[in-house]
Amino acid sequence: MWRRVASLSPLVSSSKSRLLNQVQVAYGFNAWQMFSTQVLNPAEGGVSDSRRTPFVTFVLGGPGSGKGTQCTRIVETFGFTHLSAGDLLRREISSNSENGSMILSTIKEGKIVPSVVTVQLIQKAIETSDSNRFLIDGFPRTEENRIAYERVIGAEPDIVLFFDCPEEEMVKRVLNRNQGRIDDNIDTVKERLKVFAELNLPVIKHYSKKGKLYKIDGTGSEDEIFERVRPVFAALRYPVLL
Ligand SMILES: Nc1ncnc2c1ncn2[C@@H]1O[C@H](COP(=O)(O)OP(=O)(O)O)[C@@H](O)[C@H]1O
Ligand SMILES: Nc1ccn([C@@H]2O[C@H](COP(=O)(O)OP(=O)(O)O)[C@@H](O)[C@H]2O)c(=O)n1
Ligand SMILES: [Mg+2]
Repeated sequence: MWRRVASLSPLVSSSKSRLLNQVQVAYGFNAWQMFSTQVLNPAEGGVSDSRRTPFVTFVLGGPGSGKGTQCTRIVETFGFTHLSAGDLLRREISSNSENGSMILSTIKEGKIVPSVVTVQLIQKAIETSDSNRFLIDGFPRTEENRIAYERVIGAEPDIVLFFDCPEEEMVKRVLNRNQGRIDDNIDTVKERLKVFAELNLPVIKHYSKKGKLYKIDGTGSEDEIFERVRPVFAALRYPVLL
């Protein structure tokens, strides 16, 4: 399995990531176990059990359902690291990477970027972070995304949040977002809603069946919604940052 990881990660460039891949290939550790090895954290003089397994929350919901907004609140209150799949992809476009033009046209059409690209960006962001609790926002968007992540990372998310919001409210929010995004127009939004219903709802159902899903009413003010989110995290036991 870790040979696959290595072949999916030819562009991983930091020395820590190179070391991770070498250890993966050599010893067949999974990514989370490796966070706990002294090899990776010599400056910390070894790692306590609390770092062993990063706590991962997937944050799902249709376009404009409030994922990014609520992630910011969770970061402020509970100290998570926010990884937005959309932001990682947009960064690839701005950095003129080899996949930039493909990503741009896919986002413009409201379609889904191939998992190999998105999972690699998420993997790299996790591996180069010192954090041990992550919000992965806008991912997985499809069953293909989900399966690729679980294969590459070697773990499932701990919990999944789903912001449930009526379509007309989502459309209103997206069209008022004003961030200059090429996909915040009525035609692309219609396609994104279709893609959400066809491809993302099955992922949400999957995690519901596994008992990992927290469905949050995504209507009302940002504060009201956060008061629905807060108890989910307040009740959790997750690793404390060292
Ligand atoms: N509860 C809310 N009520 C009204 N507008 C909201 C609410 N939450 C977020 N917004 C606004 O709606 C837009 C979409 O929110 P965002 O967090 O970017 O959603 P997503 O990441 O799910 O697409 C943003 O302009 C945001 O400021
Ligand atoms: N897992 C993902 C996440 C986003 N994307 C692309 O990026 C676009 C914007 O994603 P986003 O998460 O920033 O969008 P919002 O739901 O926040 O509006 C999506 O419509 C897809 O085209 C993707 O292909 N795969
Ligand atoms: Mg967003």
